Parts: sequence; C-alpha cells; structure tokens
Amino acid sequence: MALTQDDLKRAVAQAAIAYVPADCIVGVGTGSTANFFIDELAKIKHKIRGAVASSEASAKRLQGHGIEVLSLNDAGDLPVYVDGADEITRHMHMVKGGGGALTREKIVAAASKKFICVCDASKLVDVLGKFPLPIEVIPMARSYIARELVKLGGQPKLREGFTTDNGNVILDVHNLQIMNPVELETTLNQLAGVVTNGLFARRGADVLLLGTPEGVKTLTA
Ligand SMILES: O=C(CO)[C@H](O)[C@H](O)COP(=O)(O)O
Repeated sequence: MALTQDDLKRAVAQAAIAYVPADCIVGVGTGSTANFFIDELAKIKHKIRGAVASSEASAKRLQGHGIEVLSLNDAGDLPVYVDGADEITRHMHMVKGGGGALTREKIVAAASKKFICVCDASKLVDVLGKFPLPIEVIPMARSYIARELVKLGGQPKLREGFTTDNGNVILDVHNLQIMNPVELETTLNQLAGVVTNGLFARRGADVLLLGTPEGVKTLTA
C-alpha cells in the first residue's frame, strides 16, 4: 500500500528522536509534523527534563502528554529544536509560518544549538516563494507594510480572522521568487512594524530529515 503524507511525517518525527540527548530540555515546533514529533517525544518523556514550545497549541499538546513545558527564560539555551517547514531548499533555507507561529519558532530556534527540520518530500524546493511568505506585523502597521511589500514585488494578503499568539496579524505574501533568501530576510526585518518574517535563512536548519517513499533521507548543512 502506498505511504500517505502522514506516514512520511510520522517517519521523520520518529527519526528526529535520535537527535534528542538524554536529560535535556527540547525545543518543539508547531504544525502537523511537529505534532507527530510531540507524540513520539511522549514515548521517551521519562528520559527528558521537559520542553520549550513555540506556540500555545504545541504547549497544550505537550502538556496533554504529561510533558513539562518550561518558558524559554527559565530553560536557557537548548541543545536541539525540532520543527517542520512549509518549504526548504538544499541550502537549508526555509519558509515557515504556515501555522502562524513563526515568531516564537524563530526565537526558540535561535536559542537552540541544532535545528532539526522534519518534512515530507513535498516541502523540498529549488527556489523558495511558491508557498506565500508569512510576515507577522503589528496591527497598526499592516497597510504601510503591505504597500512596502508591493514595492518589493509581492502581493500581500491579510490572513483573515487570524491573530498570532503575540496578538499580531499575518500578511501572506504571494508571487515572490526568492532568489536571495538571506538578503530578503534582512530587508524585511528592517521594515518598521514587522515583528518577524517567515524566512529562516540567516539561521537555517542544521539537519533536514526528509520523508520519502524510499525512507527517511538525512541532509546536512
Ligand atoms: O512553520 C510552521 C508553523 O508556523 C510549520 O512548521 C509549517 O507550517 C509546517 O507545518 P506542517 O508540518 O503542518 O506541514
């Protein structure tokens, strides 16, 4: 029987467990693949001290499994962060934020020694940008930033009815062909009112566990 996308996500989540050191606090991402990882983490919960979550949703799922959730301020630097992506290149540059958790994801990733990206094969691309780039913005800056994004060649669309865990809104930017993700990440960060953009290029993944019908492939930076 052919493997489903969920089978591939579960397989990479299982593979990611090998990167979790004993007795550590684990950084945990957000989304359907991260949820599979949380479920795998529950099986070894007696071997870890707890987790730092990148969203309220992941915190709830972790706690539902009886895993202690710590604040990043209490946990300090983390050995490993495990999360999915909406798109990733072989250079380990990613677009993230499809689930709207990009800001906390970027913070927890920054505070982690290793970023393990867990994806099914559909997420591997040559050029980023087919998936609309999420940008979290302060609500009063929404229209100003949208105009600036149009000048950069994008087509921003407000994510209707969605508020981030930080009380902000998301602009999803369509039609960007992101040839230089490091440069664009920096440019977007400099727009007043941008909290975080969904490009994870300046700090990309260290390891990509890619779920394919032939098994889990490991790519490194
Ligand atoms: O960045 C994210 C959430 O903000 C997720 O990692 C990304 O959207 C991938 O999600 P999924 O594993 O459900 O495909």
